[in-house]
Amino acid sequence: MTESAELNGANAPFSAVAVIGLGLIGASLAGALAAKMPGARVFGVDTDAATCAAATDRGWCDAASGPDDPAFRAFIENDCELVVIATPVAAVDDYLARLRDWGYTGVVTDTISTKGHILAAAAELLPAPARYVPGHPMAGSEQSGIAGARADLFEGANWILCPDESTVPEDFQHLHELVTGLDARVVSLRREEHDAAVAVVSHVPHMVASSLMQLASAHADDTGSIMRLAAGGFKDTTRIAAGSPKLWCGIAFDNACALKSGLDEMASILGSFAAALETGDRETFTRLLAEAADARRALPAAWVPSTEKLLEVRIPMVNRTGVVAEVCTIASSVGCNIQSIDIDHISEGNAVLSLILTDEGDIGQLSMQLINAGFSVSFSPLMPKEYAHVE
Ligand SMILES: NC(=O)c1ccc[n+]([C@@H]2O[C@H](COP(=O)([O-])OP(=O)(O)OC[C@H]3O[C@@H](n4cnc5c(N)ncnc54)[C@H](O)[C@@H]3O)[C@@H](O)[C@H]2O)c1
Ligand SMILES: O=C(O)C(=O)C[C@]1(C(=O)O)C=C[C@H](O)C=C1
Repeated sequence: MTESAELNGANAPFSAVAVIGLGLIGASLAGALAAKMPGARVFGVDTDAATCAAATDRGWCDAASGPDDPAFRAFIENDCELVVIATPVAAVDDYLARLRDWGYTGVVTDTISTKGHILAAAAELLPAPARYVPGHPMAGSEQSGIAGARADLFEGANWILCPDESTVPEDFQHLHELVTGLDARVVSLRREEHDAAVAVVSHVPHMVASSLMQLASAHADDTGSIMRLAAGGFKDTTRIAAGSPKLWCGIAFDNACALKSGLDEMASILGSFAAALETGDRETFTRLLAEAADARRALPAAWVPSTEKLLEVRIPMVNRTGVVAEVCTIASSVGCNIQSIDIDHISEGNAVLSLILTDEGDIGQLSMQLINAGFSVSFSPLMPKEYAHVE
């Protein structure tokens, strides 16, 4: 099946999905599932009744209710194959405890921007903690609630998944199919590295955008005339400052340590500009600007799926746990994009992991790192047509 083809009920990776929290991210996910995997039944949960009504009116959820509605419990107990927690971090414990009380042992993932709290809570509360695979779509906006949600929000976005050695390979495979089926790409990351990484590319930038607005506001007179001078540069660098203060306070405090050290580093970088100005050091000043300009120009543009040159990698999984997590994390670290994952169960206790890679990343590094990690690996080119017939 081709990547953009609709996944109907028969071949959607999960046939019944509970999306908890129908705000910007949860409702966008429900909308994307309705559009691209129409056979998957989606039950939405939100504390706001109007939001639940909007989600069903739009056809994004088959049903939606508050958390105490018996229909939610019945869905979890009888039907649900995947729970996605898309609430602010503060609501996590309540839902994990419900899943424990209702004996839910299916797959769980989340969209939460930080992993500090949820990792500990999932390990403590879930009846089947190995089936929790942390997730984080690196897409969003400054808007909040279902009003800002869009069914195409995740197209072309990177979606972090953090498997570990206890992750069931098939669970990861199904989540990978779900994410790629929404036209996003999976980036695997070690869960303990998640919060430090997103502090640098998401949380510090948010605080910098807020600081720029603080600076401009401090210089605005009652008529706000300075704000009328703000052009593209100011608007580009401050868009996210309009995000929900409550949501971002929750994010910041769940990632306080990494955020604090990122802000300290940021202050020191600003200090370098100030020091160079003070001492008349044009050389240093220009070097700082030039390094930043080079890095900005090298930032990857929006990802467009490529199926021109595909490569199959086959890795025997015999007597080894955590293969999927290890292999996918290595692939992500060298920029390789895994288009699809298959697990060939050759005989009992004997399986081969088959990955289809697009033509991105450093295949030489991938090969070397996999071999260094003790895997025996074989690579073979695959024609797109051939792949289109692999189901
Ligand atoms: N905003 C972004 O750009 C972005 C991007 C990626 C991930 N995230 C993460 O995804 C999660 C959701 O963010 P969002 O932007 O959709 O927030 P949001 O404020 O738009 O939506 C949150 C939704 O959760 C509901 N909610 C709050 N408490 C609840 C509870 N106890 N039970 C059920 N529903 C509850 C709210 O009514 C609202 O509809 C957050 O953890 C956030 O960190 C956000
Ligand atoms: O507003 C956007 O464009 C976003 O991508 C939102 C954004 C980000 O800025 O990093 C915000 C929080 C996340 O957890 C992920 C994405």
